[in-house]
Amino acid sequence: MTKLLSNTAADEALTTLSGWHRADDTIVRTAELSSFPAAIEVVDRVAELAEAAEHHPDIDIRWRTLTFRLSTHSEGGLTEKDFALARQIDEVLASR
Ligand SMILES: C[C@H](O)[C@H](O)[C@H]1CNC2=NC(N)=NC(=O)C2=N1
Repeated sequence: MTKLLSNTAADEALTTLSGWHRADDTIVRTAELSSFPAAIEVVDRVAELAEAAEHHPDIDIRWRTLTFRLSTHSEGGLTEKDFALARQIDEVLASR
């Protein structure tokens, strides 16, 4: 079981990520890719990572701009699982 992070712990964890901000009980990152196919490749890679982690982001696709939103639905807020997947999403985006 993954426990909810305190406000302070979530703020600290956020400093280890690139380009994420907190919005309500979620963390959000937007990224613009070079093209629509490039954005879909990122979504495909993130889908693999999400399946492996059994933890799934909400993903908004608008042409070549992606918005990822993470929270742990079962806990009703942010847990280490969200930050672990956010770190992996950062790695995928940094490799482009
Ligand atoms: C059984 C399975 O692990 C759960 O339903 C997972 C699936 N993916 C999930 N993803 C997210 N973001 N939050 C969850 O609570 C969640 N629960």
